[in-house]
Amino acid sequence: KSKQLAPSKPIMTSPKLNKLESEEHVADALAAYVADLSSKSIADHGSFSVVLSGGSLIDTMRKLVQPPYVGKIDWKNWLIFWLDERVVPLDHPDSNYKLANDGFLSKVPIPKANIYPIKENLSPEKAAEEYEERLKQLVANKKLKTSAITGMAKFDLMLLGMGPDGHVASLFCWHFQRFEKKKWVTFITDSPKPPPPRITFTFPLINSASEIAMVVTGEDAADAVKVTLGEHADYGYPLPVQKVKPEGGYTWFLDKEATSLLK
Ligand SMILES: O=C1O[C@H](COP(=O)(O)O)[C@@H](O)[C@H](O)[C@H]1O
Repeated sequence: KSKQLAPSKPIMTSPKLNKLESEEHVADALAAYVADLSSKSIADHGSFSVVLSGGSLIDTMRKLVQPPYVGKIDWKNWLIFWLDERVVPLDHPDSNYKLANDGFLSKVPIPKANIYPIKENLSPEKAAEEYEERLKQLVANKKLKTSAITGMAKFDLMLLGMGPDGHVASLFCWHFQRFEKKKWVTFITDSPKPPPPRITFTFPLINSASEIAMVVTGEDAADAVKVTLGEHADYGYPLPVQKVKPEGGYTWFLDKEATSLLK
């Protein structure tokens, strides 16, 4: 009788889907979810490490900087990182740091020392290496947890958005970065969405997170949502978003327009 081999990784359970009436409902549900995780993480290990995307996500986080959340959250124990960043100065209109700072970070008392933007004036390759090195130092200093499965940093929460082409972070279809297995952070110099030079977390690092929230709104995303969550989920060549298979929790926040092509 053949022996049954133990799987090398836990098998991911299906994501929790929050299909909501409107973008406003998504913003409400997201704020409640993030505030709850913040309390649980800080009660458990004294900090809450949050990784932000750029794009529409920052506006959808707007309720966190409003009552009742803004006054209740223990902001001083938050640590902020970026899933991907455009290699431009931090005050450039294309910078994901600037987007987050203008719409979110400047409105809450997170200590500056707990905010980890990319280093300016480096090439994309050097910026990615430098960011990965900083993450490794934070793991070594026990400021970030480690995944027992990958040995990579285990963030408390990654907040992902998804482009209409199914890209997440700066991991695009037809670009080799999506297949990276060893690096924590990599770079791209020809992003199909401008600006071309960017750095990005890799899938092994993304999937090491304790919790991933996928926040998707608007009808532009409906086709990629159908491919990922619909009945005909297999195109033979998966979209980048289909490679999100976290070892921890996985929750989608969707508005009606984003789910309009689902049965
Ligand atoms: O270029 C990017 O796009 C994605 C998706 O953005 P969205 O506006 O369609 O939500 C974003 O998650 C990523 O961080 C950003 O650099």
